Amino acid sequence: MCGILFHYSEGSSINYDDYSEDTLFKSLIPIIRERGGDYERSTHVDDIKLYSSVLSLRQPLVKQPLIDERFVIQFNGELYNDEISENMNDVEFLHHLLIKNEGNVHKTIGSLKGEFAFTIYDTLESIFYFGKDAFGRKSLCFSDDEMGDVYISSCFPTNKSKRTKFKECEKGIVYYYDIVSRVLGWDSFNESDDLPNFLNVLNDYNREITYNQDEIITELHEKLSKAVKRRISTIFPLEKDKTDSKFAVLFSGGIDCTLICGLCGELCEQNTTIDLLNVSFSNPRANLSYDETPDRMLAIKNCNELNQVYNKKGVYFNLIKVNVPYDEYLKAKQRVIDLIYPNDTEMDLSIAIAFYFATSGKNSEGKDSNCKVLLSGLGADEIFGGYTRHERIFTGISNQIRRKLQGKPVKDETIYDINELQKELRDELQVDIDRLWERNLMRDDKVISCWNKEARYPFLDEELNEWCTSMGKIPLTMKLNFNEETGEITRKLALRELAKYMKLDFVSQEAKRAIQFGSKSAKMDVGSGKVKGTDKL
Ligand SMILES: Nc1ncnc2c1ncn2[C@@H]1O[C@H](COP(=O)(O)OP(=O)(O)OP(=O)(O)O)[C@@H](O)[C@H]1O
Ligand SMILES: NC(=O)CC[C@H](N)C(=O)O
Repeated sequence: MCGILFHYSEGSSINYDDYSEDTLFKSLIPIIRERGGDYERSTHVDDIKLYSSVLSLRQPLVKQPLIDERFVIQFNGELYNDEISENMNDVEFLHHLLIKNEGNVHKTIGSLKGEFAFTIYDTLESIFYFGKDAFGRKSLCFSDDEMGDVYISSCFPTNKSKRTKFKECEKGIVYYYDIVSRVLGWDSFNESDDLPNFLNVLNDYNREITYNQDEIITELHEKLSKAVKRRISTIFPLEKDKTDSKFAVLFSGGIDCTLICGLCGELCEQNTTIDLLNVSFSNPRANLSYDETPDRMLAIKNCNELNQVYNKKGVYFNLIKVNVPYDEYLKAKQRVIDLIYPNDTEMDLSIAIAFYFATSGKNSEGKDSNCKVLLSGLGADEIFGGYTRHERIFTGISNQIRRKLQGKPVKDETIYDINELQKELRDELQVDIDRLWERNLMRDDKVISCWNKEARYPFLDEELNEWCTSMGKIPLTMKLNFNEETGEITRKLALRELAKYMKLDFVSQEAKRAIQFGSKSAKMDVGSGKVKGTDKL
């Protein structure tokens, strides 16, 4: 992961050497530094002060900020455009594209595929641009005091009075600041012809249509496999790993991350080892050993299962148990609270602290994982309908049908309209996709990146999502399936069928448990029994 820090202050070039005045900029440097590790640089161009830290994952190392006679670029993320060859750095690619497009930033950003945040200063036009990708997978925030003073940063300041002036950049928006007219503006991905449309979940429910499920699953396999391949074939860290593994998977043992592991198993060459990072907390209120938490038990079981299937091919899964004692949790708590701001609920903390420790890869038996790239199964529930609240849309009608079939009296006399319920499901999935950036991604990015590591999300691949969501190739009924004859409800049907197709039947029926409950990071403190997830920290 890389770190971005940018400060425009009108007239500051007259005195640009005087950093002592800019305490806010200086206070952010250590936080941004943690996101890099391979290179860092402070500099200034005109009235702009810049600091970049680079975690170099694509060789050759491109030093940031990248400065030519016209543009100044800061980039955090990974690009997967097919035109990027193996020996080309993706920041270099972005730079070439910008020149090819004669400085048209919208067109350039609109044609990028991948997960990223950026700042681009066009010295010729005196405009600087900033923003993040269509899903909002990276964190980036800004403050603008309307007095010709703009900060842009990967992380919020820790100073409480300063940080309230910052806000997170929204997903899929290109922000721009025109230095001459002093106007801050923005263009959304949905409104500009040069920027791609963001995902629109189709309401394709139609009783009359029968789908060829086998064909859909074969194609889903192909698309998800490509999404994984893009993310594991582009790992060329500057500093080679000290372990045997080139990358790791954040592993709960649940269906989403196990499918990703299975696809890695299919794609990787002989003699590949993949670290599976699993976190488990010693929760004083739960009284369980590390190996007894639900996620740990599932991880042990399904890591063994994966090895049974893929060892024959020479691919080995190496479970890294990250055990978190209560005192370690207490020591890290304030740091995590500071990092995740403006996310500030008990639930945010319990999820973020689990990702924080999982990413560390620290293992009490000395088998630490140092992999720089971590794959995550996040996004599958939002895209494929995996939450209880998705299921709840159909529980009324499901109970009616089940009771009728069992010959029991039906107390609920509501007349349900199945078309309306499907519409509700569509709307709920749309909301989930639209708010993933602010609920999860911007928070998790900050606690993962602070270890000089980078998370990649195969389920959020653009091509996969365009196919299964905007083009509606996975019908709603194969996301959350409601069987009108039996009343049975199946969440993420397409993924369960994919697991069977890949001969990973052991995971096809696995129930979902959110990370904070599976790893026991929720309600850690004595006396916190009544605390609600939505309570403010
Ligand atoms: N205990 C854990 N240790 C390490 N990583 C985890 C753990 N729990 C979840 N993750 C990672 O976070 C991702 C999202 O977790 P979340 O709880 O939202 O989803 P999930 O439905 O439980 O996913 P899955 O089916 O993969 O378990 C998982 O796919 C996995 O990559
Ligand atoms: N970690 C990053 O954001 C890296 C930027 C770029 N992909 C590189 O590898 O150089």
